[in-house]
Amino acid sequence: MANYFNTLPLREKLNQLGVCDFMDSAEFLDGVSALKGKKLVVVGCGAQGLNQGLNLRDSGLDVSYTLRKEAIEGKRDSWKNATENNFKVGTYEELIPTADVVINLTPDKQHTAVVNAVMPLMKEGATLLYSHGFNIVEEGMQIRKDLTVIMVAPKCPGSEVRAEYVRGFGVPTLIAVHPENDPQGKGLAQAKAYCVGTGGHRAGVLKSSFVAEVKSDLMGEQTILCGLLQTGSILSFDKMVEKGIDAGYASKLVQYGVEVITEALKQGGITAMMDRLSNIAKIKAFEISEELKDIMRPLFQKHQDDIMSGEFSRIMMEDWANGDKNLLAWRAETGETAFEKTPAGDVKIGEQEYFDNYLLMVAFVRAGVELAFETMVQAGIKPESAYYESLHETPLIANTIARKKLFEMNRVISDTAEYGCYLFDQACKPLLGDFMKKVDTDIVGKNFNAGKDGAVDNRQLIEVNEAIRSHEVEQIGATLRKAMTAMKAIKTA
Ligand SMILES: NC(=O)C1=CN([C@@H]2O[C@H](COP(=O)(O)OP(=O)(O)OC[C@H]3O[C@@H](n4cnc5c(N)ncnc54)[C@H](OP(=O)(O)O)[C@@H]3O)[C@@H](O)[C@H]2O)C=CC1
Ligand SMILES: CC(=O)[C@](C)(O)C(=O)O
Ligand SMILES: [Mg+2]
Ligand SMILES: [Mg+2]
Repeated sequence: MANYFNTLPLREKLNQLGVCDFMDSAEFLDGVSALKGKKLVVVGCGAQGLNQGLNLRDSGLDVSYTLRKEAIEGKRDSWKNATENNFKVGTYEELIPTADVVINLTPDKQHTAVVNAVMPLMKEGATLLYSHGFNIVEEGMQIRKDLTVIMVAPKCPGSEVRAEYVRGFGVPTLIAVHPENDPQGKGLAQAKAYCVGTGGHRAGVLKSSFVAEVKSDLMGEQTILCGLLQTGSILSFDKMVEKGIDAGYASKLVQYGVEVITEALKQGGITAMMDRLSNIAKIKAFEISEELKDIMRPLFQKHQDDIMSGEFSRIMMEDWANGDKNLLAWRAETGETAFEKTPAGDVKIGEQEYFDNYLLMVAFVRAGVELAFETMVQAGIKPESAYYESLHETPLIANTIARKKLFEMNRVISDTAEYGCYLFDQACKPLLGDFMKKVDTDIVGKNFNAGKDGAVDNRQLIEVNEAIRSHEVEQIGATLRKAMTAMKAIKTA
C-alpha cells in the first residue's frame, strides 16, 4: 500500500485538502432516519468506541460491539466497557456478517489488520465508517469496491464526545465520503445520520474529505491541542518550583489553570480569554505570546510540512514496527515529571486568580492557537477546519488535564495523538530553553498586578486589542460560535 495523498497530482491534492463546507442545520432535518433500524456494529470499545456508542444508542440507533476474541475471553477493559453499559457483544464472525455499518474505532496502528480481518465477513453493499482518515490516506488502504466508506470524525477527545452530548450539546465534527468507495451514493446520508446520532450536528459539521481531516487532525493534536499544552504545563510547573513557589500550589495552578483559562477561549475566542486579564497583564501576555510565536513558528511549520509529505506517518509507523519503543519511552518520561508526580495542593485558588497568576499559560494558548491556525491555513486547510482543530478543541483537551493531569490527556486521546504530542514536546522544551531562563514568577505563580498602578499607554492598548480581535481565527470563530446555540458553560475548578 502507498500513501494515498502522495499518489495524487498537486491539483487533486489541493482540491481534496480544500474540501470544507459548513453544513447548515437544515441539512440534518432527517435526523438519524437513514440509519434507523440498521445494525451498527462497532469494532473496539475504547475512548471513541464507547462514547460514540452511548450517544448513538441514546439517539435511538441499534448499536452492538464486536471485539477480538482475546478481549472477550480475557474480559478486558473493552469488554467491560461494553457489557457494563449493557451493550450486546460478539465476535467478528457472530456480528459482522449481518452488520449494515461497521464502525472501526480501533487504534490507527491496528486498522490495516482489523480491516483485513473484518472486510471478508462484511455483507455485500455494507458500509465501513472511520473516525480518522489515517488508514485510508496515510496507508492507502484499499476497500472492497461494493462497500461504502465514510468518516464521522469528532474534533474532540472521546470522553468529551459523551460529556457534551449529555449536556445537550455536541462536538464539532467533520464528515466525509471516500471518493473511491461510494457505489450506491448513500455515503453522505449515512454520514449525516451518524453525525446526528453522536450529537455533532448541535455543535457544527463540516463536509470535509479524508485528506483534509487527517492533515488537519494530525497538526492540531501534535501542536496546540496536546503537544503545547503538555510542554507549557511542564515548563510552568518546573519554573514555579525552581523559584520557590509551593509545589502543591504550582501543581493546582497548572492542572486546573489551563481548563479555566481555555473555558473563556471556548466561549469567546482569544479576545474573551485575553479580556479576562487586566490591561497591563493583557499587554504583557500579548508581548510574551508574540515572542513565543517567533520562537515556535519553525517547529509548527516543520510539523505541518512533515504531515503533508507523509514523513510524520513514516516515522510513526517505524515506531509501530519497533514495538512502540519511542511512544512507551516518552510516556514513561512524561509520567516521571515533577508535575505529574506532585498532587494538586489543598489550597483555594479563585477563578480570576488562575488568570492573574498564570499569564504564561494565556500567552502559550494565544501563541499556539494562532500559530496552529496560521500554519494550517497556509498549508491549504480551510479556516473553518483550522478553527475547530486549533481553538475550539483546546478547552476540550484542557478538561482532560484538569481531570487527571497529562496522564488523563494522553490516556484519552488516540495513540496517534499521544505519539505526536510527545514528538512535539521533545523538540519544544529545548527550543524554549533560553526563553524560560528569563521567565520569573510575575507571569507564573504570582499576581502580575501586585504592586503596580495599572497605568497603560492607551495607544499601545488600542493596538494590542486590535491585533487580537483582527486575527482571522477570531473572525471565523465568531461566525462558527454563532451556530453553537446549545453550547453550555462548564463548571470549572
Ligand atoms: N481518542 C480520541 O479521542 C479520538 C480518536 N479518534 C480516532 O478513533 C479511532 C479509535 O481511537 P481510540 O478510541 O482512541 O482508541 P482506543 O485505544 O481508546 O481503543 C481502541 C479499542 O480497540 C481495541 N483494539 C485494540 N487493538 C485491536 C485489534 N488489533 N483488533 C481489534 N480491536 C483492537 C481495544 O480493545 P482491546 O485492546 O481490549 O481489544 C479498544 O477497545 C482511531 O482511528 C482514532 O484516530 C478520533 C478522534 C478522537
Ligand atoms: C481527541 C482528538 O481529536 C485527537 C487529539 O485528534 C485524537 O485523540 O486523535
Ligand atoms: Mg482530533
Ligand atoms: Mg487525532
